[in-house]
Amino acid sequence: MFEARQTMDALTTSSADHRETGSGSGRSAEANAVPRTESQGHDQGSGQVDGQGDWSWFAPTQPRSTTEPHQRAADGEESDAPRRVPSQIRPVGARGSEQQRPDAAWDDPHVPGAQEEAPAASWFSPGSAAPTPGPGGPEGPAATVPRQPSAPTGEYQADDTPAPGQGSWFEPTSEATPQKPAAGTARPAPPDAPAAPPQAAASVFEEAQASPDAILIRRAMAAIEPVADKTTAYFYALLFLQHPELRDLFPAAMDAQRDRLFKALLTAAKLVDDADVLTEYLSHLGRGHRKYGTKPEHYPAVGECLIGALTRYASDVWSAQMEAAWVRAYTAISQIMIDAAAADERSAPAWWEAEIVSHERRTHDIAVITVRPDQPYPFLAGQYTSLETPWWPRVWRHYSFASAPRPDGLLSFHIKAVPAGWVSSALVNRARTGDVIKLGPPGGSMTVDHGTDNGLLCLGGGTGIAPIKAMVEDVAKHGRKRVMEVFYGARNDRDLYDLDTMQRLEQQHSWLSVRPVVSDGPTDGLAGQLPEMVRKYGPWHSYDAYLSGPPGMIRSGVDALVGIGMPYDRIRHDSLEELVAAGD
Ligand SMILES: NC(=O)C1=CN([C@@H]2O[C@H](COP(=O)(O)OP(=O)(O)OC[C@H]3O[C@@H](n4cnc5c(N)ncnc54)[C@H](O)[C@@H]3O)[C@@H](O)[C@H]2O)C=CC1
Repeated sequence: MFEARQTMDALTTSSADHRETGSGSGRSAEANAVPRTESQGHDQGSGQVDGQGDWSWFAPTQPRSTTEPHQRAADGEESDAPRRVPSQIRPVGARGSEQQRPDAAWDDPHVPGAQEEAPAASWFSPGSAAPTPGPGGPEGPAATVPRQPSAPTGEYQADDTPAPGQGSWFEPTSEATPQKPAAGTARPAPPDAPAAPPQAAASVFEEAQASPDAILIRRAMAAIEPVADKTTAYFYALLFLQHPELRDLFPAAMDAQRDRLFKALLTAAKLVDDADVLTEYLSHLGRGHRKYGTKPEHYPAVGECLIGALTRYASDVWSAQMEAAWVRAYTAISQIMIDAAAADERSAPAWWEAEIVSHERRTHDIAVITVRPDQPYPFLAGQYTSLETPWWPRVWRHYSFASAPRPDGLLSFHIKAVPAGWVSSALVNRARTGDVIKLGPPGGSMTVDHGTDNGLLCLGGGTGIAPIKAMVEDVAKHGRKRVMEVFYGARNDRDLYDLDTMQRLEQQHSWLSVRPVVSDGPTDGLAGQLPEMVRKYGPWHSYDAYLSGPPGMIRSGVDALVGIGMPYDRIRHDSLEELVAAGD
């Protein structure tokens, strides 16, 4: 079934290669598809054989020999050798009948991970998976709003469960595909926009625009959509059966977000035609994956399992051409991630260790935690990080910085223990000063635009007030008096756990107004939902809007803002795309 067709050149992390390959995403299919013979593939010293006994379809990554012409050229030696061509994936080896199939492994308790659920903090996107369209439709990452966390986590992490009405992630249209608009900016369709073209018409249009590889890739994705769960399960079974050494990169327990890695892979493949978006998405992803211990040599293993799962579940449409398209896409994906990680390695650690220096319980389920990183941690107010506790190794969760960068280098977070939330519960109930946690790199673009004098309208719901507070401090530090109107929402007065701090800031800064808003209980302050306040107060003509809080609040907040005529490019909130790009 799986004839030997192509093999994959070793992916590389060398800076020379990085310079030469750049993003790699803009390559044409033809450029990637440099035909190689199978014996050439063996030249890579991969240890791969003839495809008869070794079921691996991808040559493992090998360090390039320094005597290779391209390397010498990169090192500054004169060479008449051609510049390095982008890596090619060249699956070798037929998938013969003797190949190990995961079906059996799935039931085999000796296969690591075989009977477990898939990773909570996946390899490719521990906190989230595919970018999703925003409330207004297929506007891409900027239109993305965080979706409801799926049980049991509920911690501040993007979720990969499609929100109702947002369409399936596997839909082979641009529905779930990030596009160009500036990240972090909400771009829902205007309420009075003409009706979207019928799905079929849109698809026809996209097909007409798409490259041959993109068409093949989408066709495969359409085929697996009805069996997405099975495809995902098979993918992980393959991965852990064929590459048990990779099992350690995943958390011990695997929860409902089992398909993050798989989804991230498919998302990336889907973006194959959009070099800029793909590069940005994958570069973030590549950098974020350093903290998991992801190595270049892991990529071929993942690629072969991806193709393996697709081969099986898209069998009705699978062809040699389709396989080659996926191989090219995956090669480009891998190379961008590897290059980004290699570049990042030169300037930043894979993770930071941070000692808890203060643990302040504000309510029965909310704590404000302050940590001291072991080395300087550069970030911007409004950004978030990923965080791992000693109690749940390899389970990472996102939290926003609750303060602007401080001279003492300390970082603080607002943590709410959610039911069955492993990390959040541990941080609230178990963590003590002296405990050491790990931090991934910062991410997110919900940052203050200091290039404008526009006012800032901020909606902070629950612990979503954390980045808003950081932004207030940031505006204060910049010294320009910009009007800042903060609506701080909670379900009841008790949950306004940071109101004292916010009101203290209000007293210090004449340009700042803080209004508590309580939705579900009696209050002396404003009663109602945060989005209502958008309509009730204002006008907001000269304001930029920043939203942070539960996904439902963000969605209805964006709706309210758009409803009163705020331009899309003036609405900012953490986007799922950014969370994915942060490697989580
Ligand atoms: N801890 C952090 O660093 C950050 C947390 N977040 C997110 O903020 C959220 C905070 O959760 P909780 O404190 O439990 O908030 P919560 O559920 O208590 O709600 C906070 C406020 O949002 C409003 N709200 C909730 N759902 C709404 C909806 N569908 N429409 C309109 N308003 C709605 C509530 O009425 C309340 O005013 C979590 O989803 C968390 O992931 C966001 C950014 C940073």
